[in-house]
Amino acid sequence: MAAIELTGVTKRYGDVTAVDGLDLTVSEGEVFGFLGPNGAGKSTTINMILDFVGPTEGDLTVLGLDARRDSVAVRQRTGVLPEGFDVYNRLTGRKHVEFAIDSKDADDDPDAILERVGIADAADRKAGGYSKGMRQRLALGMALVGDPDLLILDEPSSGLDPAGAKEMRDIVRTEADRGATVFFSSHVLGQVEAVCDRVGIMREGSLVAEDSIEGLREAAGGEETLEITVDSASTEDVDAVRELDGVVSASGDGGSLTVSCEGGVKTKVLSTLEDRGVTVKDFETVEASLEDLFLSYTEDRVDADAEDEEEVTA
Ligand SMILES: Nc1ncnc2c1ncn2[C@@H]1O[C@H](COP(=O)(O)OP(=O)(O)OP(=O)(O)O)[C@@H](O)[C@H]1O
Repeated sequence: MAAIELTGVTKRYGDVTAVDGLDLTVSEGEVFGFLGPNGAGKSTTINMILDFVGPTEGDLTVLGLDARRDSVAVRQRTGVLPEGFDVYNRLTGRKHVEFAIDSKDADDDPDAILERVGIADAADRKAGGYSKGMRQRLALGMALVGDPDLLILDEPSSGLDPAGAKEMRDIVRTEADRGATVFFSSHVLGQVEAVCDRVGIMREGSLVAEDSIEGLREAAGGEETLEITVDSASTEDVDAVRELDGVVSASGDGGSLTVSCEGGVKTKVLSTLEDRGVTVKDFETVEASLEDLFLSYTEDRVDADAEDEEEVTA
């Protein structure tokens, strides 16, 4: 069964179309990364999944329930780490977790939750005195209460130090292993790459890509970067590589070459250099990072928009 299913979902605010005919399916037990540049419609989508705002058009099913009609039941089974979570300054960390336990009718041990998110030592301190990262850990702890079937995490690593970000990733994987679905929105693409099974990239209210990171790489043309160490390569050698079919770019400074090419022409690049008398000492393939893929799906639009504006002003 799908944990989240959106069909033809549109949300308009006056003249602004925040989400535009969105179809999205997230499977049960999946860790799904929800990406997109600022203003792409991610928060609006999350707010509709949680019924904080209603769609202008379309259907949203969450955990097999209607997101609008059954919103209370959906929220009961969902743990949310909202963007920009605010603590109650005068309540302790433990009180926050107890509050979450009461409102979910759960029977978790608040200290075990605080231990899990690494702030057990601060359990009796007022949350108003917590650092940004500690607040974020507290919010994650509150989201984990009641072993939710669905976790919605909006920028969960915001404010976390590297150790905190790693702990958060471990928690996400543990939750997925116990069968929870995790819907994870973030601009920290390294985090997403490390933890998500699949990602969806939003742009201007629609999904422009929805796949595993491996699948996105293939769809983007499977382009790879080769870092080659050589004894010495001349400008002509670099030019010869650049002219090969399937090579997108080639540059170098004598002892090393950087070549962007389609996966299938790597050997041709190396043999071309060797045929020209260049000794290849070592080479390494660098795959496109999620950041490269993200930019390939979102940047051309920015360029096109800039061109449109130029045309308007010209
Ligand atoms: N309450 C609102 N009233 C009017 N416009 C809104 C409202 N909420 C969102 N929008 C608009 O809808 C569009 C999508 O916004 P949204 O917050 O969903 O984007 P986002 O992808 O979450 O962005 P970010 O990464 O910056 O958080 C934006 O143009 C935004 O200005």
